[in-house]
Amino acid sequence: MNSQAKALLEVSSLSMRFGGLLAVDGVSLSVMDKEVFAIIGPNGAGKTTVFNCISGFYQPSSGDISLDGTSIARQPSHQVAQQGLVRTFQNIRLFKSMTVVENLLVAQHHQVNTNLLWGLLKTPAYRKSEKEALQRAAYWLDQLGLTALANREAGTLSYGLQRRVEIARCMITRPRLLLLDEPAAGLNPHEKQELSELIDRLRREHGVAVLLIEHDMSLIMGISDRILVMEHGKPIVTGTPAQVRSDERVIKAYLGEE
Ligand SMILES: Nc1ncnc2c1ncn2[C@@H]1O[C@H](COP(=O)(O)OP(=O)(O)OP(=O)(O)O)[C@@H](O)[C@H]1O
Repeated sequence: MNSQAKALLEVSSLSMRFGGLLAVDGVSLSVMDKEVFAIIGPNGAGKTTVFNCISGFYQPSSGDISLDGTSIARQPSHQVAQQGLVRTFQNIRLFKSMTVVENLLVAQHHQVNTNLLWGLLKTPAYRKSEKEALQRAAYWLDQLGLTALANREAGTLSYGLQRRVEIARCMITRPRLLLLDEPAAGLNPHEKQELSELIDRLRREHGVAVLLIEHDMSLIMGISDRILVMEHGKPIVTGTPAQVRSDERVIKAYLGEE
């Protein structure tokens, strides 16, 4: 890792308090272009709270978060998303009664020209933007191996496939940084293997950086460039999988529990 390179995401001294509970206490991390960066730690360590702060769902109590040099710490989630930082959720949030392709079309609504009058008049400009949205949806369905399922209701798909649709829905907005909240939860070993390959391909072929929270150690150790270990809201160590695996504090606090 080139220490001179500029970080895509820079989180400095982030803290988040809920009443008397300091859920996140002085977390700093940086994610470089095309890096796969994982946050691990026991239940309640504060990982999801860090994610919620970064993606604009919580306003941090203190600290700063910047994306490509611009502070996003106090921006709402839709603004953060427009700047290229999008996320999935621990509990999948698809429109379950819409089809797979409709879920991908809805995701583009802020990028597609949806001027009401244009829509009513079905002007050539409106039709062109609609056609382009459909082409982009077809492209991402193909990239994620979902083409055959385009017209299936999202809620009828297996857990693993719904997670894939969620990732497609993120990628269609062309993010620079993709946040995945426990993407392997509920997946079988074969699906986990496919997920690892997918994350690697997204970064190599589509140039996206990935920040993820995950409990599956073999997946994390296999795909991450760097890992931050948290405990009780505090950062314990940041390092490569090999460094983290051999760190005494980590073994004691986390891996020792396994
Ligand atoms: N909105 C909230 N209001 C009050 N307390 C909260 C809120 N969100 C999280 N917490 C508390 O903050 C602490 C950290 O929770 P968080 O969900 O960030 O942990 P986590 O590391 O993601 O855990 P898990 O691995 O179980 O998802 C916990 O004690 C949790 O109860």
